[in-house]
Amino acid sequence: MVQKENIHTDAEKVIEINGLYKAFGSYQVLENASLDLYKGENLVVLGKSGTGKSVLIKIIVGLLRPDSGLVKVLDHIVDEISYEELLALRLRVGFSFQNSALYDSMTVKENLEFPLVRNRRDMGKSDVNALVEEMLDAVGLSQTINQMPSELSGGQRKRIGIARTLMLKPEIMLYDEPTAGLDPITSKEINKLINTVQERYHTSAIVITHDLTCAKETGNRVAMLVERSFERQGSFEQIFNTGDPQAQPFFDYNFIQ
Ligand SMILES: Nc1ncnc2c1ncn2[C@@H]1O[C@H](COP(=O)(O)OP(=O)(O)OP(=O)(O)O)[C@@H](O)[C@H]1O
Repeated sequence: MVQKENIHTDAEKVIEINGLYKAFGSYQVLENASLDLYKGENLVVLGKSGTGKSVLIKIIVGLLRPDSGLVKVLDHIVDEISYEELLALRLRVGFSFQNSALYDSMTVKENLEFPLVRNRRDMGKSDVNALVEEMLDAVGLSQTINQMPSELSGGQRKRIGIARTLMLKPEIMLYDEPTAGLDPITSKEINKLINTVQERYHTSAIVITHDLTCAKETGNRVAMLVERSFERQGSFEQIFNTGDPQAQPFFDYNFIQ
């Protein structure tokens, strides 16, 4: 497998996090955490369970407020914008949840149309149909258009979840453990899809994962969330070939393919 390159360190920042603090009561989750996402890159965030990766994502989309520090997303300081501006910003940031979160009573087509109902009332039926077809094609599942989610495999559900997120053509994608619970072959398909989305839609993405194969295959850069901040950032090789004692346990417990 060819290592993806760190391509965009001099590019525009689409997410800028600087000196972020977040605690719940006396429990400090993030402390002086700084992290940038550059336009066009896939940034993998690795961290043990419970270290604050989901909290980070929630802060980025304004579902949780930071205690202090700068969180800037697509040139908006998330903490300072109005609720209306926040809703508009969220449309530009797509999140793909761990459990795919499809509506079981709706067909694949209806699931894909759903984000448009509230947010793109201006779109006519033929444009909606064309967009559904485009996104199903992008995730390689055109044939499932009239199926119910219960008829799909776990990997297919993930793909449809990603297709649905893409319906609003987000500039930033946030993937929360995209390969969790999938077998290695299906995981590889998802990794490939994450790269296809990056190339085809020029998205910038944060990929949260415990899966080092996913990290290596999808990430242009890796940031490790260790001891409440992102001290370790760099290429996969820089993080894992240096014998870093904080990174090594991840390496030891993963089978890299
Ligand atoms: N709303 C909340 N109130 C109180 N504590 C919270 C809240 N949200 C998260 N936490 C705590 O913050 C810590 C970080 O949680 P988070 O869900 O971000 O972990 P994570 O790194 O995403 O873990 P995992 O990999 O298991 O999903 C945990 O100890 C969690 O219990």
